Amino acid sequence: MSSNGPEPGGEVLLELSGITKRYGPNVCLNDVGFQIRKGEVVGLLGDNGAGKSTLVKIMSGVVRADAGAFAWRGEKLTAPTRQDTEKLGIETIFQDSALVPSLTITRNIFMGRELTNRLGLLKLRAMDRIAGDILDSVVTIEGIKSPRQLVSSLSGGQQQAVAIARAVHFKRSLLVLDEPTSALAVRATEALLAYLTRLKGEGVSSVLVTHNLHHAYEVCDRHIVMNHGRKILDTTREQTSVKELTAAVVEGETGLRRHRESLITERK
Ligand SMILES: Nc1ncnc2c1ncn2[C@@H]1O[C@H](COP(=O)(O)OP(=O)(O)OP(=O)(O)O)[C@@H](O)[C@H]1O
Repeated sequence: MSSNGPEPGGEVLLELSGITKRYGPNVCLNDVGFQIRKGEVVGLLGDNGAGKSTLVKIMSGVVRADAGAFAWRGEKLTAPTRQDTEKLGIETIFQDSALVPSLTITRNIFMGRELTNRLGLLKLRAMDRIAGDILDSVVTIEGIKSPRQLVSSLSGGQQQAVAIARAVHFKRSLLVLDEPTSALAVRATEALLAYLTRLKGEGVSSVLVTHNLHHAYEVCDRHIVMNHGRKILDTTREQTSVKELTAAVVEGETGLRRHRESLITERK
């Protein structure tokens, strides 16, 4: 195993190494490195303030690391911006999904990537149809009547579904989802998790940030656990358990050590 985690399977899409980020005296990320491979679903786990969202922002080019390297398909990029990462095919759903409340669901889904005809006019009906299809197939969310509804009229969970729909429609290579299910009801959550598994079959990778370790264990091929800005675990699903992930998230390295000692004792 390398310091960047296990290396089974497909082509490496994204590789971060030695990522360090400080906010004033606070070291928010300390020498963090990992790889995301093609068709992999990776859980990014950790307690509040562990550094997950900051890593997501660095992966998507919203925040610049103070040190470390970012490589995409083996090619190093210096301080990529959000536009750069979008061009590479990285699509991110942030915790605060940044929708425009005064616009319709459709306009939010297609924002900045509107369909137009040869004269440059918006193809509104086509966009409405696609928006409706995505909402039906990806996050079967209750209570959305029409893609022409204004986002301001939606609940928190419904808005989250729209943000997810936007990201998955423009899926290309890597989807990064920062706590996408926190406001979703059970059925919508299950639909989204099933969708991530389906995308994997199409070779699309995902990084899932979540506090729900059971969800993570269910859908992720690999798990990365962060603790106080450091990566303390990078392991495959086969090599871990919900118990180990819980110990690592809740108690950090001490918990991991205790968990491993308890396994040894059980085997004796
Ligand atoms: N813009 C910022 N300015 C100052 N400190 C920040 C900033 N962004 C994050 N931090 C600090 O960095 C640390 C990691 O924050 P981050 O949001 O990445 O954690 P997280 O693992 O996503 O937590 P949560 O699960 O609570 O969302 C925290 O101590 C946080 O206060």
